[in-house]
Amino acid sequence: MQKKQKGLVWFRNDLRVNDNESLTNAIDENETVIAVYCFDPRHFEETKFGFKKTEKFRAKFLIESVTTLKENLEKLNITLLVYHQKPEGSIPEIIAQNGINSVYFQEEWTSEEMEVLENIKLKVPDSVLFKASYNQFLFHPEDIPYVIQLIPNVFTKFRNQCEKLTKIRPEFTVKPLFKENLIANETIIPTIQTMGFTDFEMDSRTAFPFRGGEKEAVKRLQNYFWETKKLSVYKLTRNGLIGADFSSKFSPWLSNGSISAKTIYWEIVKYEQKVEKNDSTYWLIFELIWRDYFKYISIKNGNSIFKIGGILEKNYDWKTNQSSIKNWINGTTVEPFVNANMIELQQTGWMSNRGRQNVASFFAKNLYLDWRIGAAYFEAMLIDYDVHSNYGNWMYVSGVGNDPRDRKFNIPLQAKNYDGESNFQKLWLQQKLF
Ligand SMILES: Cc1cc2nc3c(=O)[nH]c(=O)nc-3n(C[C@H](O)[C@H](O)[C@H](O)COP(=O)(O)OP(=O)(O)OC[C@H]3O[C@@H](n4cnc5c(N)ncnc54)[C@H](O)[C@@H]3O)c2cc1C
Repeated sequence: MQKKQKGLVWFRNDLRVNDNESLTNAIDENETVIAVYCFDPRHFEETKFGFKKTEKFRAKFLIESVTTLKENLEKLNITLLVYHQKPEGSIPEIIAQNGINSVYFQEEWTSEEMEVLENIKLKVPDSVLFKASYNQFLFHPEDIPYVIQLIPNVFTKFRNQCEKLTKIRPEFTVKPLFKENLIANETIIPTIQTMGFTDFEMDSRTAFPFRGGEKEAVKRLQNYFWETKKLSVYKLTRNGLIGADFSSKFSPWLSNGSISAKTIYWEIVKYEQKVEKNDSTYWLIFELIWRDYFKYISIKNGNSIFKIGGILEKNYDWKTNQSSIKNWINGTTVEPFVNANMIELQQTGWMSNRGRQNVASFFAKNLYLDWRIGAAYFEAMLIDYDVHSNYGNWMYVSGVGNDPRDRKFNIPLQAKNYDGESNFQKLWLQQKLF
């Protein structure tokens, strides 16, 4: 008789049960399945630029996301073990104690994530199989019409070819295991305090008044598409600055994988069949392709996305003036529109896309500050931080990435066009300037 196979699903940035290839494969291929998530202490340490890798906003969102994941897995009769420890510390032990044959996880290609995986492999017997899947893309890497090294440096070329030639795969479904699959679990999910932060109430002015987790992501999808039909006007409102509904706000859930880009895509298709298909419904797909594109740029260019010269290896004279950096962070520059956006980020962990483009352009192209410092600050603060989108966009705006036109934003003009009545600036600067 064939030996009983035991699988371990190692969750990282794919914190969901629906449309999760790793989880589906683990259930299909094994008799018993356990799951694990590690709050890696390195993700909360300070980096060389003096900011924590993760600040309180994303830490809280992550705790909420893992809490929901645990509940959802329990409904499938799968136990989620949660550690506040390096994966290299806990995973080899789980493998040894439970006689795990295969480990299932989302493929990551950035150097720190690859190093962690290699460290785990060094500590377990060669017989343990490591099975990675690309859970994070809209266009699966095996389906795009390019070998990675030939991915174009211009987005439009990439998008046109993929739209023409690549079919989006269906979602993965998941079925529960039998009750006895659950195991004793004494691990606990850390609290915001045990992660080293002081608990906080979210600022009521936030444009992102949502919680983490798959359930909340699905609720938002239902609300934005079906209940309010905001999807129908997305292209007209997406450059807004105030409130929850000018854009989808999917990014924090997409970033930690509480929802997949494919799930959103197939729901748009359903919406187009049942409600209407217009420029706005298409434009949300267009933006999801941007998200994919920066992932492909990161696979293609490796660690260059973190280097000062970016993927273009430009040799600009970047400055590191501390008082200019502080003024930018604290919203005390000469530009009220930049200041309002920076205060919003500091108070809430959120900033609109329009805001991000402006403050990043101001940082790199008006103040000539080393763009990696701005990117590292965003990395700490953003609820929706995603390594590929963050560094890809920062390079783009700073003239060392994928913008063929190397634009500089005219901040006062942007403020006039997008905040004509100064409502956004009033909201965040309050009595300071008005
Ligand atoms: C300097 C800078 C840094 C950024 N850092 C991040 C980051 O760390 N994480 C992140 O998710 N996005 C980042 N973005 C992209 C973009 O600002 C956010 O994805 C968007 O504001 C999220 O809001 P939303 O979900 O309502 O977007 P919507 O307008 O509703 O768009 C839907 C989805 O499309 C994707 N998307 C939209 N615009 C972009 C874009 N420019 N690049 C990549 N994907 C996009 C996102 O997944 C988003 O959730 C950055 C942009 C800039 C200019």
